[in-house]
Amino acid sequence: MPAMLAAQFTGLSLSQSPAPQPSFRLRPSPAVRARSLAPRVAASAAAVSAKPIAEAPPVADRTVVRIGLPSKGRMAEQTLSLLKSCQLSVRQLNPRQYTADIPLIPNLEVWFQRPKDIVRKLQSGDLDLGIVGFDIVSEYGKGNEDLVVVHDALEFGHCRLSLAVPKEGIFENINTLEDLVKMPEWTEERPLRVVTGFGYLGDKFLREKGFKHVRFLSADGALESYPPMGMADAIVDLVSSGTTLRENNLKEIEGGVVVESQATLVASRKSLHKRKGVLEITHELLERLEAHLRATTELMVTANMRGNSAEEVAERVLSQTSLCGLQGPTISPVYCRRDGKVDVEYYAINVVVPQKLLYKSIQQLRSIGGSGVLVTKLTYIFDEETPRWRNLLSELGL
Ligand SMILES: Nc1ncnc2c1ncn2[C@@H]1O[C@H](COP(=O)(O)OP(=O)(O)OP(=O)(O)O)[C@@H](O)[C@H]1O
Ligand SMILES: O=P(O)(O)OC[C@H]1O[C@H](OP(=O)(O)OP(=O)(O)O)[C@H](O)[C@@H]1O
Ligand SMILES: [Mg+2]
Repeated sequence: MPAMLAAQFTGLSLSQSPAPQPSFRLRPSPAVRARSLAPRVAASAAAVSAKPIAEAPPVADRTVVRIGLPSKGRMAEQTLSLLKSCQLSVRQLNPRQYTADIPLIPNLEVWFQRPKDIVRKLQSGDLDLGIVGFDIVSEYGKGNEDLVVVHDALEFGHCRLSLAVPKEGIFENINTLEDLVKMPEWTEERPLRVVTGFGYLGDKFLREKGFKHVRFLSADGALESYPPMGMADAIVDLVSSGTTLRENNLKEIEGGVVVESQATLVASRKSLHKRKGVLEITHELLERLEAHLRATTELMVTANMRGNSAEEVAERVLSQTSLCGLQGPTISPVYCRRDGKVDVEYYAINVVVPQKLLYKSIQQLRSIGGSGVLVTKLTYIFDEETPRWRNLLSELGL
């Protein structure tokens, strides 16, 4: 069925909206904390009402832990490949089956679900954990405090939920959200018509930004066709490369980003507290994911260097800015037999360098006499403690 046939006007008018709510945005940062969605999305939860926690079935009636993974769409393959890179290959006996397992974690059951259903099932207590885009967590979680984002930056599925308008016509000189709010065209009789698949977030965002006369049209796909067809004035949709907007003569405007998104690991707070094994499994997943993602930007460089002592070689290596490693280089003697005697003429240097500095590091190594350079990919870099785990425990009051 064409997407537009599935569309329906919700008739939401922002003129009856309550006072503006504080805005929210995911800001991925290296040590972002595990947190509940509540501070950022809870504000209008009452208006659009998440399923009350009290309606969910008790969490204690099953012993196996369940994680929901995207069954289709662009996140599905990348989720499996990230898990595989963490030695957590998912074993699915039949591609049409919705359940699978991860042999390395015996008490964990995998359920393939549509992303929005993962969020719904986390809230209903049918799943304990899930990997899903932050856009979907925010839209379908609606500020439910039971949802806890355990890892907010799994480094795939990057996109933003953004408002866009036509490049031409009455929007030709509209370049900011402020310009759009101030347009005299929008009245109670003729509101700004916005088509979106993100009704909760779209509504909340425009209310907060002071829009008074807005009408939402909900649709599932091909949203960019609505303005050129005259069916909507603006769209609120996901953007990654920006190609679809461009090809349909639409533009984003300053201040129009509703939420930045990428794949996240989400958990049910109740499960973390009450279901046996959930906290332990979450800890292992978090450790592996963090250590793996940390490792993907680094490379291990090994080289040999002639020298009189390890200290003398260390002096030379540490004089180079790109060769300091995580905690300094590891330098070890290379033993060889010369004239029947064990002797040390060379030293082996092991140093972890950022991928983007690899070439510079090799040049620096050569300049101080390094030879036989080997470069190896790393699977994990485990730090002493993962900041996200500490933050999760504090979020849970543990
Ligand atoms: N350009 C993009 N467009 C849409 N989603 C993207 C994009 N880039 C990353 N994503 C992420 O991928 C998730 C799934 O998007 P996708 O469109 O593949 O699946 P779907 O919406 O479930 O499938 P369908 O569009 O067929 O209903 C989004 O919720 C978002 O987190
Ligand atoms: O900025 P871009 O890289 O061009 O990506 C954005 C487009 O991708 C998504 O559509 P999708 O491909 O999922 O098709 P759909 O509309 O059928 O869901 C999204 O809804 C945009 O239309
Ligand atoms: Mg899509």
